Amino acid sequence: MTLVEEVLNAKTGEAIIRRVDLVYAHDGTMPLIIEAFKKAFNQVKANAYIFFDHVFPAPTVKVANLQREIREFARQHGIPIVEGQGICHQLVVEMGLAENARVVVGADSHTPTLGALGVFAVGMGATDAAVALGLGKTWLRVPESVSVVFEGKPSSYVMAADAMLYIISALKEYDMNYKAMEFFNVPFSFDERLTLTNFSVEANAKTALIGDDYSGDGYVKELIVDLSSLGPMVAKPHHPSNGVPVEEVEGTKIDQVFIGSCTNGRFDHIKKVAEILEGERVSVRTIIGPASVNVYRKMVEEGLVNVFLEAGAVIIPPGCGPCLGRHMGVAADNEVILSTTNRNFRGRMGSPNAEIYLASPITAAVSAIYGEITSPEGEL
Ligand SMILES: CC(C)[C@H](C(=O)O)[C@@H](O)C(=O)O
Ligand code: SF4
Repeated sequence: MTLVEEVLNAKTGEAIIRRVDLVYAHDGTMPLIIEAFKKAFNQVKANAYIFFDHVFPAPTVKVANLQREIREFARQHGIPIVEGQGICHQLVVEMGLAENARVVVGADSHTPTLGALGVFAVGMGATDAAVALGLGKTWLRVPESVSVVFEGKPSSYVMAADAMLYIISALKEYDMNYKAMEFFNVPFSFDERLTLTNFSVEANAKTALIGDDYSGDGYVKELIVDLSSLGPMVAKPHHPSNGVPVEEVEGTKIDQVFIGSCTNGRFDHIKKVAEILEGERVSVRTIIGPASVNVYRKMVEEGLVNVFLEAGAVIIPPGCGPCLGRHMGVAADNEVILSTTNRNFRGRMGSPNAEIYLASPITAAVSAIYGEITSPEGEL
């Protein structure tokens, strides 16, 4: 039995209707949900939360007006809004909103992040999210599952992001559409487990889960990943599946480094970065984006803020930051960006003429010091 079958209590391929334990959306997707919702419903039946994280605080009048409309809708329907406290996927975890949940619908593609908690979490578009809000239920076809089984211990400079950049490139030719990714024998910390499930979306996974015991029964594919032989990975422009060993792109000059996002903006990630930047200076624009206020608070408490200020990095308020290319670090024409986010599509972080490379927080931090993509091997 796959983990998905266990959580949903149904067989692969079955069409089911399930109660949704939580529906959440953010400032980026809520306006369209409101439009869809109003066409069919007048009452919210789901346990719902809204987060302002994507473009917050509002940088333009247009965005400010949209946020005002969302506030009005939320007030009318008694939906709590969490503004500027961090990225939705991180806050759902920290606030315990998915505790004991089985099915969560998020109006954001990276909702499967919550799979690290054992929840069947799926991202849905505005119409499906509106239906989940109005009915408190959703329908699903139970997806097939692909297993990823880890072996060996990763070296100190290999992070969950490296494992995922490898896995996504290994599955490049494989059709993951509407399939779940299930991880076993995971040697990473809690913060890093969320990186795995988060990044699974870039392999086109429907959702992701992490399990303890691997039976191997019922999977359509099995991928074995030997972490002891894995080195740091970098995804070249313009797709996360363009992962190569860092050596292949070493020496590429960069203009900006961004360390943060729902992929790699948690405390474990930021702490690793601070360990590298302590007593050093960055030689390119370096932006640090904590995933939540809690992460930020811990950075203050443990003296990391000081490390970053001394190193010449810029700390931005908790949220998506430049990940989406809307504010706080937009890429200029022909710039090269090294980012710990999950997407490097053309134009993703600003100019369509910019080039985005993806890497782990450790690789990004070391590269920020040298101003070019640098392998962390031997630097730690
Ligand atoms: C803006 C939002 C719809 C989008 C998503 O769903 O993933 C964003 O969070 C992203 O990472 O591209
Ligand atoms: S941090 Fe980036 S990937 Fe994550 S929800 Fe925000 S925009 Fe999407």
